[in-house]
This record gives sequence, structure tokens and C-alpha cells, in this order.
Amino acid sequence: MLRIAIVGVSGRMGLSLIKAVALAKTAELSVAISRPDSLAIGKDAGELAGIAALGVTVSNDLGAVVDDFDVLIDFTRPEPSLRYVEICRQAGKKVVIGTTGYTETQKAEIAAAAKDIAIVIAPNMSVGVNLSLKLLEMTAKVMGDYTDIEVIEAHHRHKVDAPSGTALRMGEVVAAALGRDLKDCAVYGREGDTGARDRKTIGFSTIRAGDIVGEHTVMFADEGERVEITHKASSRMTFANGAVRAALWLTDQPVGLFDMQDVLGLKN
Ligand SMILES: NC(=O)C1=CN([C@@H]2O[C@H](COP(=O)(O)OP(=O)(O)OC[C@H]3O[C@@H](n4cnc5c(N)ncnc54)[C@H](OP(=O)(O)O)[C@@H]3O)[C@@H](O)[C@H]2O)C=CC1
Ligand SMILES: O=C(O)C1=N[C@H](C(=O)O)C[C@H](O)C1
Repeated sequence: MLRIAIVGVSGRMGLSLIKAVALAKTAELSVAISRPDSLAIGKDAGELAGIAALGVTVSNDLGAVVDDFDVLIDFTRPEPSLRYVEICRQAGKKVVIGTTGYTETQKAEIAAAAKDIAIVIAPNMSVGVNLSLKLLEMTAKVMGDYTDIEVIEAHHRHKVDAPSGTALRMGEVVAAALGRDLKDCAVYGREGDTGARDRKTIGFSTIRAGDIVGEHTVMFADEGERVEITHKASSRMTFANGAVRAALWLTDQPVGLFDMQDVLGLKN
């Protein structure tokens, strides 16, 4: 049995992850971590997630329980996530990271840690989004040079980072397929006297509303026709199940930086 630790257990994803690990046949929850001031401390993780008791009490010090797990799953915020990665690096433990909103410097820190331990990091753990990334690469190669490309994403009102990590990854994949660097061609929202659209740009639009789990559309628009590739998540369990799949896949990886394309066998 693979022993999984989850940090941020009382978050939206933390609660879904507890359920996903409980449903897994070859993995078990062995550590559940919440912030020191969290009301979840001392509770049973299963009961916290609204399922049967799992016999795992929520605690607040990951460093004190490093011998009790094999893989850590992190869907929190960039700063605590980097602290958890460092604890895992020192203890030689593997990590699955779903957190989004990292700066370039923070991403480089994770890449450096992956020289010592195995890490899967992906802004979206669903099969559908990762398949969409392949479709986007293909569409960009066929239509991207002569169409206007726009990325539209919608999420719940509590989301703190924008554009979503998935939208940015979609933009990166499309830009790379066209030999462009997203840093040079991204336009994040428009207002006022913008001038006509520059064909080489990739536009991003963000919606934050209600309880939308996560929706992404990439539009390739010409005069006379357009192609839209859309993914809609209706349950966080799709992300949580993907994270557990990534944790199990890491069993055979001693070291290195991977993404969900590696886990799902979607790399060229
Ligand atoms: N890769 C993917 O497939 C997906 C990625 N995400 C990403 O996962 C992340 C979490 O999303 P979501 O669950 O909705 O967010 P929530 O705000 O619901 O949960 C985040 C949790 O992280 C923990 N946390 C936050 N700040 C700190 C801190 N300073 N120190 C320690 N722990 C902290 C808390 O856990 P606690 O309360 O237990 O202390 C908090 O509840 C986001 O970055 C989101 O974009 C979301 C969905 C899918
Ligand atoms: O915060 C969320 O909820 C989500 N975040 C991820 C992102 O930023 O891409 C993935 C998913 O769409 C849900």
C-alpha cells in the first residue's frame, strides 16, 4: 500500500483528496496536515471530509511525521507549498503538486528540488484537460498562424490567482507550437482604446463567479469560421483522482520533474 500524506486537508481540494485516497485500492491516507490555527486539528480526516472515520488524526507539523508517508499531495498556496517541498526534499519523499500561482522563481525552486526527489507538478490533474492540451497543440499547428487565439477561463468566486494555471499552460502549449514565447505575446484583459487586434497575440479573459468548478475554452478564430476547444469540470473529484493516479505513478520514479502528460503517457 502506498502511504499518502495530504496537506491543506480542510481546503476545497484537500477534502476531495481525502475522499479520492479513501477510494483508492492500492493507496491509503497516513498523514493529514492543516494549519496550526485550523479547526480541523485533532479531528479524524475521514469525518472531516464527510466519509467514514479513517483513523488518521489531522495534525499541523509535517516535519514531525516524515517517516509516516511515501508521497505528499499538495493543493495549497505557493508559499506553504514550497515549505512542504523542502521538508520532503530533506526527507527523500516524493511530491505531487496541484497548487497554482507560482512565480518563475518559485517554479525554479521546485525544479531544483526535483534534482533530489521525484515531483509531479501540473496545474490541472484531469484527463480531459491534459487531452485538450494535445488537441490544442495540433490545432495551433494547423490554424494558429492565421487565426486570432483567445483563452477564456471561468472559476468560482474564491479563486485567488488569475489567469488560472490551466489557462496559462494552455497558452504556453499553443505559443510553443507556433514558435512563440507566451511572455512576449500574452495580452491579459483589454480596456479603453486598445487599437486593432495584433494577430500574433494570445488573449486571456477571466471570469470569477459563484461555484464554477473550472471551465476553459481556447478559441482559434478566422473570418468565416472558428474552432473552440472547451473543457468543463463539474466535480473536484476529477482533479483529486488525477492526483492520486500521479502519486501511484511516482512509485517507479526515483527522481525528476514530471507533469500529468508524463503520468498519462501523452508525451510525444
Ligand atoms: N492542479 C489541479 O488539478 C487543481 C489545482 N487547484 C489549485 O489548488 C490550490 C488550492 O485550491 P483550493 O483547494 O480551491 O483552495 P482552498 O483555499 O480551498 O484550500 C487551500 C488550503 O491550503 C492551505 N493553506 C492556505 N494557506 C496556507 C498557509 N499560509 N499555510 C499553510 N496552509 C495553507 C489551507 O489548508 P487548511 O485549511 O487545511 O490549513 C487551505 O484550506 C489552488 O492553487 C488551486 O488553483 C485546484 C483545483 C485543481
Ligand atoms: O482554483 C481552482 O479551483 C482550480 N485551479 C486550477 C487552475 O488554476 O488551473 C485548476 C482547476 O481549473 C481548478
